[in-house]
Amino acid sequence: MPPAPLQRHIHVACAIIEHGGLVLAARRGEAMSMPLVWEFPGGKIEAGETPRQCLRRELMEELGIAISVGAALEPVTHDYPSFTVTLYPFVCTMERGEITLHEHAAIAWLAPEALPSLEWAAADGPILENYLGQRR
Ligand SMILES: Nc1nc2c([nH]c(=O)n2[C@H]2C[C@H](O)[C@@H](COP(=O)(O)OP(=O)(O)OP(=O)(O)O)O2)c(=O)[nH]1
Repeated sequence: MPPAPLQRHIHVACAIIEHGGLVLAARRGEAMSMPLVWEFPGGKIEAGETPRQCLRRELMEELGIAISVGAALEPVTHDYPSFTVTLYPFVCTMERGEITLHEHAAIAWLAPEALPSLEWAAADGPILENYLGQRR
């Protein structure tokens, strides 16, 4: 077998935002790649940016809120058919602003144990497990 061709590898920071005992899930918009699956809001880390800076920028761009970025969870790497993603999850809280959807189709505030009932992006499975596991 010839070696598998190297595919694009992107690095993405994502925010597990806790508020009043609930957690924010965001449904990707129809015009986005991987439409309509649920994710933790965030996006690609740009050159010269730390994952935490990336998250503050992305949450302001995507949802119009300022967040405080707390503890990092274990990064997760997943191979999609056409690219590889490493996700850098952080537990966050909202600082100010009201949520306005600039890119997402919907948001939901769920009790942590209800999060797995949504249809998540495939890469997010281990993040959910780690997050729910560390709360037990
Ligand atoms: N923000 C976020 N992205 C995720 C999660 N899980 C997951 O597989 N992803 C993927 C979806 C996207 O391919 C990429 C996030 O980059 P992005 O939000 O800037 O993506 P995008 O729609 O601009 O993507 P693209 O069209 O440029 O490919 O990571 C997640 O929980 N949160």
